[in-house]
Amino acid sequence: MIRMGLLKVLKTQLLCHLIICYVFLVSGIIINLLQLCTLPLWPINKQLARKINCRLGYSIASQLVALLEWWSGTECTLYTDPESFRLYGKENAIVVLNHNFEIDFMTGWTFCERFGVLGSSKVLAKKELSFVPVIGWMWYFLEIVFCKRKWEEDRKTVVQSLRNLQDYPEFFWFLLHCEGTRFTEKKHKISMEVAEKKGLPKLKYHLLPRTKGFCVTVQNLRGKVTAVYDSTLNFRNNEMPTLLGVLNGKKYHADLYVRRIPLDSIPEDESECAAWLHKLYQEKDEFQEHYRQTGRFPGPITNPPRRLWALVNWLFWVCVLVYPICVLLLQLLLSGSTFTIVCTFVFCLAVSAGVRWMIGQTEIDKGSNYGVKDVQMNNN
Ligand SMILES: CC/C=C\C/C=C\C/C=C\C/C=C\C/C=C\C/C=C\CCC(=O)SCCNC(=O)CCNC(=O)[C@H](O)C(C)(C)COP(=O)(O)OP(=O)(O)OC[C@H]1O[C@@H](n2cnc3c(N)ncnc32)[C@H](O)[C@@H]1OP(=O)(O)O
Ligand SMILES: CCCCCCCCCCCCCCCC(=O)OC[C@@H](O)COP(=O)(O)O
Repeated sequence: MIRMGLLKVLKTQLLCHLIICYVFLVSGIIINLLQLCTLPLWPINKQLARKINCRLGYSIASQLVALLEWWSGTECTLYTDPESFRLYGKENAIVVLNHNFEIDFMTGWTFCERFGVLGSSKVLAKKELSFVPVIGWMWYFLEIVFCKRKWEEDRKTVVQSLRNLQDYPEFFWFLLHCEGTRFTEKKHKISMEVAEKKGLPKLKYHLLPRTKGFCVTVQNLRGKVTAVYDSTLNFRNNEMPTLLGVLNGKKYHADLYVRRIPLDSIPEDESECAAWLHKLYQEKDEFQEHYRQTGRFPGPITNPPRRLWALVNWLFWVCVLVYPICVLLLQLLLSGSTFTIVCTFVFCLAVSAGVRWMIGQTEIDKGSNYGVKDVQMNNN
């Protein structure tokens, strides 16, 4: 009991956070450099380069998974039918997920890890994320599809990036947040005005989905991908999880409802495909309503257990990187040079500010104006 309490206090200590962030940053930059070293391999053996990059990517992403699973002890529960369960991780799929939470990317990654597709997982991500050190840089080598959320500019690049995945050598899940931005009350209100203008039913828990990305993904991954995983995420007891909460060791409870829909059943025609997606979001809204009323999603629970790999990878980097920094800091302190000590202190502060900026990228309050601006522009 006392030991548990001590551990809880330890997890809130700044020193622990500094160590975790230092390990993430330094290991991430080492891995980014290793990824850079694979560049000459691409023209010679592209498939081998891709496989190596999947493993290297895993070594970065799994640190955030370990933070969620092992440090914060967050429980991830999966609601799905057992027949579909058997296929997860054994086929390529498009994942359609609601976008309400600051850590939904970590939760998504956790499910990827449990089904063995973490290193190869893909997403249609906003271009701004490609500039985030470590994760954004890692994504270049994992052939993540970036968009500016301006269709005229995106059309060509998104189609080309999707086509490149046709011969991808590993099973992958391609994540689409069709709402295009995270849910806020303001964005929801504006988005429902758009729905009204379009004569579409209103949604209570989702923004109106943007259909272009989904339709183009289905079109260009046909033949490669066998199913769409319609996924609806929620957290128990109205928890609003944050990355800082996870870093402080706070335990959350994620519930994910997944329906496997064969890709063949999705219409090929673009406007029919768009209508199909709108219908899907109306169903997702009903699932959220069910969750609100009953505290659970429909269907059976089939929980994949957490695996040791993420923890092992994390401990490996802790062992490799913590000792040298301790020695270095000690030498600096013993050097007696005020200038060196002040410089080191300023450098550490700058790095901490950098990490805080990275964490800020996950915060909804600091989110984009997408979904607010364009309607105002349309109205002008
Ligand atoms: C078993 C377990 C299963 C699952 C486990 C779960 C998950 C794990 C899977 C994988 C994990 C992988 C990675 C996870 C890691 C990290 C992920 C992190 C985050 C990245 C996510 C993002 O960056 S989200 C933002 C970027 N992505 C997107 O935006 C995708 C969705 N968007 C689109 O598809 C868009 O169509 C577009 C981007 C391609 C183009 O956008 P654009 O705005 O230019 O054009 P659109 O034509 O789409 O929009 C105009 C139409 O929209 C109407 N409109 C206008 N205003 C609004 C409004 N406010 N709301 C709604 N609609 C609006 C407008 O009228 C236009 O209508 P049209 O009729 O003309 O189409
Ligand atoms: C291990 C300790 C780690 C500390 C540093 C962590 C760094 C985290 C890196 C940030 C990874 C970025 C992923 C965020 C995904 C996300 O959720 O992006 C939001 C977009 O979809 C939509 O943006 P918006 O339009 O602004 O809502």
